[in-house]
Amino acid sequence: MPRFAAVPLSRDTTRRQVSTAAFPQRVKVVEVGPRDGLQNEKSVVPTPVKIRLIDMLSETGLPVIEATSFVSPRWVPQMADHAEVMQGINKLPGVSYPVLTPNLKGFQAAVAAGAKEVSIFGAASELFTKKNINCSIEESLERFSEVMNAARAASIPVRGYVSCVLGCPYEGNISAAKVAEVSKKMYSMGCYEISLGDTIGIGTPGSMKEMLAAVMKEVPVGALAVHCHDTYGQALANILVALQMGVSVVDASVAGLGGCPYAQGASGNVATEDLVYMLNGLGIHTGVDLQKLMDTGTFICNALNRRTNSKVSQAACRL
Ligand SMILES: CC(C)(COP(=O)([O-])OP(=O)([O-])OC[C@H]1O[C@@H](n2cnc3c(N)ncnc32)[C@H](O)[C@@H]1OP(=O)([O-])[O-])[C@@H](O)C(=O)NCCC(=O)NCCSC(=O)C[C@@](C)(O)CC(=O)[O-]
Repeated sequence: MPRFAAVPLSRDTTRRQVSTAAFPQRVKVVEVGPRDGLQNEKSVVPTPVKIRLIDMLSETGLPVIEATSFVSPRWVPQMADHAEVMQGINKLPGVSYPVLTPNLKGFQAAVAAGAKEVSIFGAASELFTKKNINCSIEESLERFSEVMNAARAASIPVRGYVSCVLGCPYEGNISAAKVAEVSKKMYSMGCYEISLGDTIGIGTPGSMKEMLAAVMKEVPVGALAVHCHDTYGQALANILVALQMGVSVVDASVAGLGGCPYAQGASGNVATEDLVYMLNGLGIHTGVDLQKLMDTGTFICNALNRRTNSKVSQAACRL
């Protein structure tokens, strides 16, 4: 894949819009590519490739890079090298490298491997919770409270995911009230941030607006993030609505890699390159170097022998 042309990027990223008052001045981009992006890959990605990916992402200015997950290797074989990844990466000061931990066993293994931040992951759908982590929503909350207690004792910050916020691959529609209820419970437990996952990328700006309005009655908007898969091509539009409603933390995956092994057919997250390009165009600060990000996308796509899902990278290749 050729190196990307600098001209179209600089042309668009220097342009500033006039009416950005409705948007946050800064957005924290949470890169989930090494975890969400790779967990669904059929063939095992070599550990040195994962480490190189994270090290390259660290050089882009991203403040948070979700590195791996401490889940059962029988459930998600791709993440079985979690300890080697955590120990092999070059952890830059000022960058967080959270990992997913579904239960106390995962939390303890993560801490032993050097994790300084973890994420618990629940859902607003009973069936998805059962398929994903093999328990009911209520049981998942009990497991999470054990993780929260251990994390509090170790002064480890915990992020919380709520999946299926705009629809479920098994149950279909999910009510905004249910999303608000689960989000409130996870926030009340002590999660510093709740990431609202459109796991199957089915939401639209309309459903995003309705869901966020309900959740914002229970959780302060400053503690909310959005996590939009792009299956129906709605991710950037949905993110824009979230920004207009005051959300200033957005998850994304370099090259748009990924999907969830328990949500068949769902495509990857919004590509980080496309998100940063849009935020640059709005004059919103991220601290991320778009060119370095695109180079990282090229690296991982070459390693996976895959075309990038980033429209910005595709365009930069053509122009
Ligand atoms: C949660 C479990 C472990 C329950 O799995 P289980 O089988 O119900 O667990 P268990 O407690 O009955 O234990 C069974 C075996 O698993 C082991 N075990 C138990 N816990 C762990 C652990 N942490 N790490 C390693 N091993 C573990 C345990 O030791 C035991 O081993 P055995 O005695 O049979 O040899 C399983 O269901 C699991 O690993 N699920 C992972 C699912 C996953 O990773 N999904 C993808 C991430 S979620 C996502 O992508 C959505 C998100 C976050 O991106 C947001 C969005 O897009 O919406």
